[in-house]
Amino acid sequence: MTAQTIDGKNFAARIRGRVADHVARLRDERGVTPGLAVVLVGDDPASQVYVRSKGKMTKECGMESFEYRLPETTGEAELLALIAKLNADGAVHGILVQLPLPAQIDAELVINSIDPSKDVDGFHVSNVGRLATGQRSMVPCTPLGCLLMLREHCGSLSGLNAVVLGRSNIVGKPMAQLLLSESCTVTIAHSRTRDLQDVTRRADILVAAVGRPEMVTGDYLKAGATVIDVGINRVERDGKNRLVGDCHFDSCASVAGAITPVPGGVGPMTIACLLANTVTAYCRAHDLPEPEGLTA
Ligand SMILES: Nc1nc2c(c(=O)[nH]1)N[C@@H](CN(C=O)c1ccc(C(=O)N[C@@H](CCC(=O)O)C(=O)O)cc1)CN2
Ligand SMILES: [Mg+2]
Repeated sequence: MTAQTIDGKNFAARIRGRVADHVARLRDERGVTPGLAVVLVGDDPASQVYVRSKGKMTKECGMESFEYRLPETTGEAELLALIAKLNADGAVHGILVQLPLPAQIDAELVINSIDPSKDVDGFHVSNVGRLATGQRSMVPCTPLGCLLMLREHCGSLSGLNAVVLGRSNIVGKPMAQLLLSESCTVTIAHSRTRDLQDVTRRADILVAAVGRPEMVTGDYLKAGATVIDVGINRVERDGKNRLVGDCHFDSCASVAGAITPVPGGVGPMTIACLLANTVTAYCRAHDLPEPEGLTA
């Protein structure tokens, strides 16, 4: 079998198109424009690329982009003061603090200081609790992107066996909650899971988010499984820097029914879903109908 490649780049472009349509309607019918504030502390090179890309795509979708770049030495109090200002700003409907933060800053404290209704990352403890209890919440962008791809590819997910490999707060745990709310039978596996291949081989859907380059090979898969590779690992191969996922693409593609590539799979969906969440946050704040097909 050779798996179908799920094209995240193309899918993300379509999501951004739907966001742009919704933003245009808000402008034409109501004369309003949603705004997204992105805060970057320090000079992590990858974070700089992601933040630049977020700003560019926000504007391309017709929304207002507010960018705050603070030095590596920024103190917690200064960052909290900025968040308080953005929470109170009526032109800002989404707030995102790019992670990771420098070591002197307590990331949990900062995230929990964001107004939950503007928390477009869905990392605030109130949104985490709401997701876990099936209440309307802001949903973290990467798992939301995975869910939208799975819905498009598989149709109904009800009754499928889903294995989430990885238990991070940003991907693994919310992904498991989302799959559970689609009525999947969900297993969370991780680095301590025994007989891991026996577990993953039962999966109709495997979401790999462990951060270990090419750990998942074809031997881990049931024939025909749908594989979502969340890993973004920078490795050196033959003297060149390359980006690889948590799945070994070629061996997985020879067993799976469908698989997302790295790059060009889940990654682009993360930013597309951030833009979708910003429009959703605007609509909820103003009691307007939410954009269709862009939420969990
Ligand atoms: N506050 C947040 N911080 C971080 C998040 C997040 O969702 N919220 N996620 C990641 C970084 N991230 C967005 O912030 C992100 C990562 C990767 C991509 C992406 O498009 N990747 C490309 C490859 C890009 C490359 O060559 O480096 C791909 O996979 O095709 C977008 C966004 C951590 N921090
Ligand atoms: Mg820290």
